Amino acid sequence: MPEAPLSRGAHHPPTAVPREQPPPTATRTTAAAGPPGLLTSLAPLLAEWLPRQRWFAGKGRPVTGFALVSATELLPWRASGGTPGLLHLLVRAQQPEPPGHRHGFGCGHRRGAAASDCYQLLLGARPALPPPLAPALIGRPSGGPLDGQTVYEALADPRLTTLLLERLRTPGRLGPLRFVREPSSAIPSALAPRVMTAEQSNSSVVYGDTFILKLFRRVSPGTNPDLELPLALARTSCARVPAPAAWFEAEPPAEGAGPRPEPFTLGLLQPFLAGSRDGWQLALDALAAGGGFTDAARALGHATAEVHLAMARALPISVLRRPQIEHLAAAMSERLDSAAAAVPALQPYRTALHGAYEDLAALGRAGRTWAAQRIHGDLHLGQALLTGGGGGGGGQWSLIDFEGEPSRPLAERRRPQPPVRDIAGMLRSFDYAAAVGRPAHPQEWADRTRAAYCAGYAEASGTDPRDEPELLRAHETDKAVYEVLYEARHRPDWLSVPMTAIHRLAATRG
Ligand SMILES: Nc1ncnc2c1ncn2[C@@H]1O[C@H](COP(=O)(O)OP(=O)(O)O)[C@@H](O)[C@H]1O
Ligand SMILES: O=P(O)(O)O[C@H]1O[C@H](CO)[C@@H](O[C@H]2O[C@H](CO)[C@@H](O)[C@H](O)[C@H]2O)[C@H](O)[C@H]1O
Repeated sequence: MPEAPLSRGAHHPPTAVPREQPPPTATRTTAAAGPPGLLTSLAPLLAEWLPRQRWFAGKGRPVTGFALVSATELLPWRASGGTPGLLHLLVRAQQPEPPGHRHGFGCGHRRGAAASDCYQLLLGARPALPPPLAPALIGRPSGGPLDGQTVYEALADPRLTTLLLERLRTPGRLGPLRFVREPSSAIPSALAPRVMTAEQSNSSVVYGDTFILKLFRRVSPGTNPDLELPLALARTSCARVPAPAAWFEAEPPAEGAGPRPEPFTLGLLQPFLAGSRDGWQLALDALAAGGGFTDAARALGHATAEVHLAMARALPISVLRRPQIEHLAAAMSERLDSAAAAVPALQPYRTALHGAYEDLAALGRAGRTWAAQRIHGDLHLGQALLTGGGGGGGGQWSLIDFEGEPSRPLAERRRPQPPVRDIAGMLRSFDYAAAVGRPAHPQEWADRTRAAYCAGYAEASGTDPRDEPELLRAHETDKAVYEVLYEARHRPDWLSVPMTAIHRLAATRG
């Protein structure tokens, strides 16, 4: 195993590295980076802790090994004195591929039927944990440079999250990590941190109700669209998206003779929209009060159109012709087959659902073309925040989380796509709200809300998504199939929500 020093800031004195210890479990480890013994001592702890995290994407499959991509000491730990240390790790978790899986994700590593996703971990290290940090415990490594320390989730420790903000305030490099700050952004120091407890695919820390730092958990080479798109939008006059204030990324080492992988986007600091409420909560509140959501939906349609128009101005656009439309339909078909292999409840609907994709391909063969552009990629009510107003059409809608669907490969998420994909996502969300909020007539509520949203979109963009029913239906079907897989993996109790839509979509081929 090659020995590599732990990356550290030039101002930190070196930490003594104990000798390599034998692996305490059978979990396989490969450490091309980091000091001897670090990964082998952490592996058994991570094998137990990682799969329990909400953001761990490989649920239901065993972790068979770990490989260290990079290890950076953001703050050195000391054997005495109680000063916490902060260790930044990029670790690949090796797992067998899920059934029906066709696309790789993560660091792009596969071995036969095995795949590995790369995760960003921030580990605190102290000799012992004070009681408020007890729930953040990961474990006590035996051997390696952290021998004798208690290792824990660093985001739970305000001293360490404060340090992260300090790093972002000061542009520069630390080992493979690069910290960047928008020159125009003023980031005060000493903003009190608090970790978000929301259901998330990543982890976020709010600083003094002024900024929010999103730490991407499953990372892959290439700029994350959640940084790329808000940055591009900030350079237009579009005020619907919080502008990036600072971010950080990693430049991983070259692997073998191949080219050096692109930098991994790791964290993004944006203004926090204090006092905002997300569309999902607002819709459920409206439903609980027996009220409609049409004014809010119309305004949200406006906001979506404005963001689409700004992205089309700021970023490359293209035209989908026959080959691209056939490819799009084939990709949707493949996703359906792959989801049906994983969730058997989809099987009886396959033929009817494929029909929606065939209708799309047939239009492409008949010479129809569609415009494609960069889009949000995973638009739903939870990604829309309303600031001010009472939810009845007042206030300002903003859109957040431009990462796209987390399970899709990054290159695919960064491709221009028909904007109707986002509209289909939001329409599906109205359906979810109606299913969860249970009004007296759920379908009528969803139909009214979707009509208002489409009308708002048409008013602001000049394009009514309902004028392209085949395109819209194919995208709604694709989204519902994605949701079936998402719910089966993350919230099995909710599976019936997208399955009801699957049933309806399969029965209503135009
Ligand atoms: N700029 C912001 N202002 C206020 N709240 C925000 C902001 N960005 C995100 N949030 C809150 O944090 C939650 C998670 O953010 P999101 O970007 O969707 O993370 P993830 O991709 O991990 O799901 C959102 O649902 C929202 O409630
Ligand atoms: O917000 P994320 O980027 O983590 O998106 C993922 O999780 C969403 C759930 O939190 C999921 O959205 C689905 O459930 C929503 C209600 O909770 C509903 O409004 C959406 O329409 C539905 O798709 C999203 O699909 C997933 O990528």
